[in-house]
Amino acid sequence: MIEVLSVASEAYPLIKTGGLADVAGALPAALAPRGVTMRTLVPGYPSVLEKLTSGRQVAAVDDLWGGPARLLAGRAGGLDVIAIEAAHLYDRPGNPYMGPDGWDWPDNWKRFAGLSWIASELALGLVEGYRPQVLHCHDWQAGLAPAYVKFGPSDRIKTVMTVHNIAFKGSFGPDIFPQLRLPAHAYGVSGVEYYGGVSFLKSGLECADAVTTVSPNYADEIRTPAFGMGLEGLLNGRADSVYGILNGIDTDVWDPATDPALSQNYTAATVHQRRVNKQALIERFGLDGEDGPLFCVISRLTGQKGMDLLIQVVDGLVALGGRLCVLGSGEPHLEDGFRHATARHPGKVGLITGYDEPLSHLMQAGADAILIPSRFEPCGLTQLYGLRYGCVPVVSRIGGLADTVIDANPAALLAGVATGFKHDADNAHALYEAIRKATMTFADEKTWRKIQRRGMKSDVSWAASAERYADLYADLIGVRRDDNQDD
Ligand SMILES: Nc1ncnc2c1ncn2[C@@H]1O[C@H](COP(=O)(O)OP(=O)(O)O[C@H]2O[C@H](CO)[C@@H](O)[C@H](O)[C@H]2O)[C@@H](O)[C@H]1O
Repeated sequence: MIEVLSVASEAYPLIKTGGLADVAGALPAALAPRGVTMRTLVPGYPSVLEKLTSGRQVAAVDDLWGGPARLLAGRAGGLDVIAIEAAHLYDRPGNPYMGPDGWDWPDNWKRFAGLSWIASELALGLVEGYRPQVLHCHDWQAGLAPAYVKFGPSDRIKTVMTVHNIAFKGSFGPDIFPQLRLPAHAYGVSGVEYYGGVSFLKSGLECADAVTTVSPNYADEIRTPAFGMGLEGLLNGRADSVYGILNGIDTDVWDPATDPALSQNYTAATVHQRRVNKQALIERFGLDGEDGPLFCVISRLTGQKGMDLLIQVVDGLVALGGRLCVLGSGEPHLEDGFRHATARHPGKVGLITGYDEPLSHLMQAGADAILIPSRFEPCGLTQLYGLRYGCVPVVSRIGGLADTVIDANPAALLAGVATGFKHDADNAHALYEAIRKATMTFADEKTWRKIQRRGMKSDVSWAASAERYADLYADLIGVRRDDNQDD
């Protein structure tokens, strides 16, 4: 077996604010049948420690950036977890990254330097009898781990850095560098320095043995100035070590046949029964029960997700006979934009702000289509949930959205392969046209059902991508997987 330590600031079902948690939470089970044992290192936030009731102490550290820490290991939420219990860093309520005032915690650099440093110490044998062969680091919060390995006493362990969102670079001033426990020469182009400060993500991208991102298309896009957000030069420089591995979804958690959050379970053969869920959704959002399509949004309400574009075309969507239900929270002006839309269109547009996991399942099971007009999207998971639930995705043609949805153009309809609708990104008119096309197609029930069923039958599981991760780990440590699986 290949022993991998996954390092992430969130992992479903222990703690989740977005797609990173879904991926970190699903990978271990997807990899287990493929010769990979994956443990997950997470900060001991209150919600993590609550679930890790069986955790036993496996190591302790006297000073983790200002206080003591204990490592607790055990099983929680189906995961083999190591949690860092360090009250001074992680014992804070609510969102893991920001305080109740909506601002990032000022000591985030310490909190996630701590996570990354513990990962590298685990690689060096902090816990007796445990020696992972690969550190798999997710996003900027784990980005310093490859730097600690590269500049540390032993670079024996191999490191993988996965980008789920290149927009969050974990950038801090140069003043933190002396406190990072790194040697002076780590402050440079081939280390943690980035435009006169420290960037955790850049550190990971620079120092890891391999870089992955979560779709093949996005792996190409981030090597261009339009999507690389200043890191395209670095990524081009190491193009041979950059891989795009498409996300899958946990098809047990997301299964319309068994999902406990639904009013009515169904399969591709009984897709007409979704109407019970649609009715439940209409009641929940206080909408009118008319005939047209019900569109939904389940998202952080941000510019990345193109929510300003959607706000521009809401009136048009309603004029076409559609209704819209929105679940999410984010930038205040975008929340306001949707609030105004609900006031202009009572019974046609509904908004629930906040985070509600069961409601997000019901929406995928009851809405006719999901709108994802992102400006950039490394992979996107909600279109994959949409496919699995017969909630037809209407997506911008970028990143992983382009890789996972087949547009219902005439050729695709004729060939019987269409699974959704695609439009140009960053273009409100193109979004409106896609909504119009979806609305017209919805009126043709036979064609719509075919698109739904085809989506429900498409493979959105981890099967293919888990193979690719397992191959990558094996390549890095120089073993053949066939040999290794016999171990
Ligand atoms: N208000 C709410 N209530 C309940 N659930 C909500 C919610 N808002 C969002 N969600 C859920 O959070 C997840 C968001 O997934 P996305 O793929 O949109 O990822 P996100 O942009 O967070 O992550 C980044 O990482 C992921 C994983 O790699 C990439 O797919 C993505 O492109 C990248 O931007 C989904 O499970 C969705 O259902």
